[in-house]
Amino acid sequence: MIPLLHDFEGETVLVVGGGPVGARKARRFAREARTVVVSPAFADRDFGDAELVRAAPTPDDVREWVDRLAPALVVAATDDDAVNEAAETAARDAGALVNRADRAGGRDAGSVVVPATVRDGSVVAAVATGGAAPALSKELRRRIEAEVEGAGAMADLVAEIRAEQKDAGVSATARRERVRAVVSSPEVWKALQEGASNARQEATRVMEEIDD
Ligand SMILES: C[C@@]1(CC(=O)O)c2cc3[nH]c(cc4nc(cc5[nH]c(cc(n2)[C@H]1CCC(=O)O)[C@@](C)(CC(=O)O)[C@@H]5CCC(=O)O)C(CC(=O)O)=C4CCC(=O)O)c(CCC(=O)O)c3CC(=O)O
Ligand SMILES: NC(=O)C1=CN([C@@H]2O[C@H](COP(=O)(O)OP(=O)(O)OC[C@H]3O[C@@H](n4cnc5c(N)ncnc54)[C@H](O)[C@@H]3O)[C@@H](O)[C@H]2O)C=CC1
Repeated sequence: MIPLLHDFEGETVLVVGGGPVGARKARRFAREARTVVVSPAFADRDFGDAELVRAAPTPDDVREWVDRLAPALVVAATDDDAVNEAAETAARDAGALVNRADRAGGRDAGSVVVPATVRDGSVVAAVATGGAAPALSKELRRRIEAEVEGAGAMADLVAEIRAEQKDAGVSATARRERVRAVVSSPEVWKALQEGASNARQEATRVMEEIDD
């Protein structure tokens, strides 16, 4: 399986099933999409900004929810196999993506997996195991957390530098070298912890150094 990134801004995500798994997925998608959770009961968990709708759809009703909400993604997260199956079929018929929380392997196009994710600003790292060991994804996510911390500020700094360099007509080769030097500089990483203007100064110094 190959990870791709999907922009859910302005889209709707339908989560069927409000247990701990439905809550975790809802929290994730509600960061970006309008997220609706349909379930007869809701676990005592954080559902983020998701809208909770109390209903116990039969397999046939699930199709009506999909047709009504026109989601970009349907998450099947109930403990009822027939309902999860109906959610998958309705999603496919509607041309939506589907995430089967109750299945490991055997996925066709359009059936997507939710990886363990670490974020910092615009930076995102995702871990998956092909469904073999989700708990390992979670463990590795915890380890990667420290590595990604502060990377959002680095991304912002580099975005600024790239734009400036392009505007100044710096060649692609020189830009690549400078940007590589900045992202790999321990001094710039350290300065970022102290503040953006320190980091900017340090980045300029690092870029001048390679030009010498
Ligand atoms: C295929 C996939 C489909 C999907 O959900 O997209 C899937 C499927 C299943 N998970 C199951 C169990 C567990 N899942 C977790 C945790 C996470 N599961 C997540 C993703 C995925 N889970 C996708 C594959 C990702 C990959 O390739 O690694 C994470 C990464 C992301 C997220 O869900 O947000 C999130 C960690 C988030 C984080 O903390 O960062 C834990 C650990 C725990 O709870 O502590 C357990 C218990 C331990 C165990 O059973 O291994 C079961 C068996 C259910 C049963 O036995 O009834 C199935 C179904 C099956 O295997 O058949
Ligand atoms: N992907 C993952 O990370 C994991 C997946 N699972 C799988 O996901 C399923 C859900 O896990 P949990 O949340 O722990 O289960 P759970 O049994 O605690 O929650 C199931 C939820 O579905 C709701 N539900 C039941 N019938 C429904 C219907 N007709 N329509 C809408 N909602 C309905 C229930 O009210 C409950 O809120 C499990 O059955 C298991 O197969 C389990 C653990 C982790």
